[in-house]
This record gives sequence, C-alpha cells and structure tokens, in this order.
Amino acid sequence: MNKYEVLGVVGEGAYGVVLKCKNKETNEIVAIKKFKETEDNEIVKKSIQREVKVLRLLRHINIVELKEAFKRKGRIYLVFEYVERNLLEVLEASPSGLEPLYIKKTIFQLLKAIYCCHQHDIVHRDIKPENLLISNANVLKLCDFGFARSLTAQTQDLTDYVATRWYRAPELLLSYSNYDKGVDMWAIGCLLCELTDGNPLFPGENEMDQLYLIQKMLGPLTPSQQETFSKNPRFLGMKFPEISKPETLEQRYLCKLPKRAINFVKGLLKMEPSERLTCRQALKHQYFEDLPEAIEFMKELDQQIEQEK
Ligand SMILES: Oc1ccc(-c2ccc(-c3cc(Nc4ccc(CNC5CC5)cc4)n[nH]3)cc2)c(O)c1
Repeated sequence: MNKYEVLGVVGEGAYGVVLKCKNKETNEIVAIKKFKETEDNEIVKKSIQREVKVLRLLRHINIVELKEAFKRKGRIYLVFEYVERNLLEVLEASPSGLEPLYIKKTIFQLLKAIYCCHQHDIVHRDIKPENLLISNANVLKLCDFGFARSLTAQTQDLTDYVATRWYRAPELLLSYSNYDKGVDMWAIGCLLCELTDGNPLFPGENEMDQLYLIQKMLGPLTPSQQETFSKNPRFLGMKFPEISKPETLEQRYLCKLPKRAINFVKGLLKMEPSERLTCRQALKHQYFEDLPEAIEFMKELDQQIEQEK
C-alpha cells in the first residue's frame, strides 16, 4: 500500500472496505478493496481466492476491471479501476426517476455485463444501484462480486449470503440452495422499475414483507415455492396477510412505461424462475429494438450463436 495515497472510502461491508486511492508513481486513481480478515482465516482465504478467480474470468467493458491483487502484512488487497459515481447517486440526483432513453441504455449495458457473467456460469446475486458504477461518459460498470458464485462450484456455502433484500428473487428469499441465473434477471426487472419513477419496486422491511409485496403485485407463490415456504423453519407458523387491493405491474406503470417496456419487465419478473427471460432473450427483446447499439450487438450475438452451432 506504500505506493498508494488513500483519498477516501467508497464502500464498506462485513468483508472490509473499498478505498479511493491514488498511485503515487503514476497518479492513477484506483479503488482498492482491503479485506478485514488476514489470510490466516482459511475460510476467508478460500472466499477471496474464489472472488479473485471469478474476477479474473470476467473481462468486459461493462464490468469493473481488476488491475492487480497483492498481500501486505497478511492482508489481501484487490486493486480495481475507479469509476466516478454509482447508479444510486444518479438516482438520488433524479428522485422522480430517470429519462426513458437513459434507462434503456443503462439496462442494455447491464444485460451485456450479466451476459458475460452467465456465459461463464457466474451468477452475480447482488445486482442493485450501489453495485452499478456509472462513468462520466455514462458507461455502466458492474462491480462487487463478493456474493457472486459459480454455478459449477460444488460447495453451496451460502450461509454468508446476505445480499440486498429488495432485489432478491422469491426462490432466494425462500431458500438459499436452488438458485440459478434467473435471480440476476429478477433483480434487473426490479431495477428497471426503480429507475422509472425513483421508487424501489418491492421495498420489503423483512423477508415476509418482501414475499408479501411480491405476491401482492405478481400473484401467489408457485406450488413448489409454497411447499418450500411451509417447510422452511424460518417461516414456521407464519402466514401472509390477505391481499386486499392487489396492484398489477400494468396498473402501476401504465403511465410511466411504454407497453414494450412493461412486457419486458413482465418477462423478467416471473415467479417461476424457469419462465423468466434468459439474458440472451432479454438482449433480443423488442424493448431494445430502437436502440442503435442493440442492433449492432444483435448482429454480433447472432454471429456468435451461428459459430456456436
Ligand atoms: O469482488 C469485488 C469487490 C469489490 C469490487 C469493487 C471494485 C471497484 C469499485 C469501485 C467503486 C468506484 N467508485 C465509486 C463507488 C461508490 C461511489 C459512491 N459514493 C461514495 C460513498 C462516497 C462513488 C464512486 N470505483 N470503483 C467498487 C467495488 C469489485 O468490483 C469486485
């Protein structure tokens, strides 16, 4: 850390802290994640190794770049590119929501980042405004893979999973084992709605309230989700309040989103994970068909699909 000057804190969590730093030799501004635990803690060491392995896999313009990793006095440091702001700050500057074209461009960039993750069988699991960085040129950079997991990983060490509740898919709220790429698609649906009017779609105050708000808009849990709920000791003896006045997505966003955008969100917010749009299907959705960068990307994607055949 001698070659870096600490300029401030940009993020803090159970893991440690993310610092804004300047490289004294090059004057480059970077973000450095400093882990709280030393490498003596074997569980933490394995978790950091997994995080670095994931980060080294994911090289993409819309994913924040890991520049280097080093150890000093038993502590591990990850050096990343620094980006000027996050989407939470952009939202806070526009409390009634963002411009429709800005939303479309931002969501399309996020889908490209998640497509890169999903192609490597990596699920981010914590998509939210704080984890979406926005450069001065409005380039989106997905960050913080602290909760990302490889679907091919044998271990299901999910006890540490405390990602943000408001963007969590029903299957994650009900259990921590059977999740897949659909949890990221759900979060993107929640995010698009929030960018539209500045209000979180499902601001649950606890896990029961979260599940209640979801069902109030999207209908009841699926039979298998209801079975998981009834067997989960965390919810023993609990029942959902009667849903007096359900409000559909259409009712809530009819005057705020065009029909195509509402169809797109409905494709992401399916209660049954297997019915949700995949990232590839989302990228090809009608909602993006008037976006020039989408037309170009579709050509590349179709060529890639042809090559994969
Ligand atoms: O596994 C991991 C762990 C950490 C990261 C990570 C990498 C880079 C960053 C980062 C943050 C950042 N810039 C930034 C972040 C947050 C803000 C919000 N305002 C802050 C509070 C004063 C403003 C700017 N640039 N780069 C943050 C997290 C990562 O991408 C993956």
